[in-house]
Amino acid sequence: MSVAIDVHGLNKSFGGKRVVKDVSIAVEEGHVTGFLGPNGSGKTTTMRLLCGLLTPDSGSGTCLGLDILTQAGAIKLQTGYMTQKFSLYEDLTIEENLSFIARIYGMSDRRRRVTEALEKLGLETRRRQLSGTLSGGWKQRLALAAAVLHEPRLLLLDEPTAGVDPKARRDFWDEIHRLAADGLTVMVSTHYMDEAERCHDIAYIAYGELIARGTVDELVDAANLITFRGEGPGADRLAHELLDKPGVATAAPFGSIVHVSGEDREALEAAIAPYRRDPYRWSESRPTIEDVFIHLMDRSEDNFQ
Ligand SMILES: Nc1ncnc2c1ncn2[C@@H]1O[C@H](COP(=O)(O)OP(=O)(O)OP(=O)(O)O)[C@@H](O)[C@H]1O
Repeated sequence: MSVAIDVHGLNKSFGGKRVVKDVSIAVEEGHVTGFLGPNGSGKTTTMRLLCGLLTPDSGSGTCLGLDILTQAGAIKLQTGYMTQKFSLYEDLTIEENLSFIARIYGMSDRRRRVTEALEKLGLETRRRQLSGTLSGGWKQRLALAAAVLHEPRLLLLDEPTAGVDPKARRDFWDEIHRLAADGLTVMVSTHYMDEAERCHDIAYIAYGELIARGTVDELVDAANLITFRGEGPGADRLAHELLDKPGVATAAPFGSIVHVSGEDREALEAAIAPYRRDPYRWSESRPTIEDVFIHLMDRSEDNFQ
């Protein structure tokens, strides 16, 4: 598989604050790469730097085989971008919005391509509905249709499914994977764990630094985290007490179960030892990607302070 993005040592500051620090990353063509990390950690800024939408203060690289410093204009033409906020005209219909976008791009054969996009994204039945009256899920579908109308090779999605119901999110992700299977490279920022699991690979960014990169399984393995699962009546209520114990990095209730994680097996065992009694049952389990991200977040916060 070929590389769609390959950049080295990217830095970016805003008003003296360094928000992207020495980021080097490669993204494969046709892959869906998820950007995760705490709020304000630089995910959006990094994604914008990678495709020339922002100019780095230093660093270099290529996107779609083009230089991000000198050929940013050409990259932009081949990039689709769905921003966090719905940014189409609310007082135009679905069809009018798409026709408008087609005009902006100076696309030939506009009517056919808009019709095709309406069919492909399942928007035909509502083509004459004013965009401002659509539900969150439909707005998001329209925003996706608009972002891919000009058939970009790279698609940037910035927290695309915030506030959208599970069915619409699943449909959206199915569509993203269909597009990727046709060769589109997708970069998506998200805070949702189930979405992280639907990406081919993950880039975890904290305080401007790329601190983990790989598939979900690779990230879970690399975290070297040990997780125990406690069950039994009231086990979830142990989370609070466990968090204060040495060796416990994270402790969180999941329904009536508690997940306790740490890097030091001995210390973790010692922390749960007092609770190895009725009515609790303990077993070791593979950490979830959420356990790993919370741990990474806590650790990078400590390093940052
Ligand atoms: N154009 C800008 N001018 C000044 N500061 C900016 C600009 N864009 C981003 N920032 C700042 O850079 C930092 C990183 O922002 P960015 O949007 O990249 O983070 P993020 O990880 O995508 O955040 P979130 O998860 O909250 O969307 C933040 O402190 C933000 O306020």
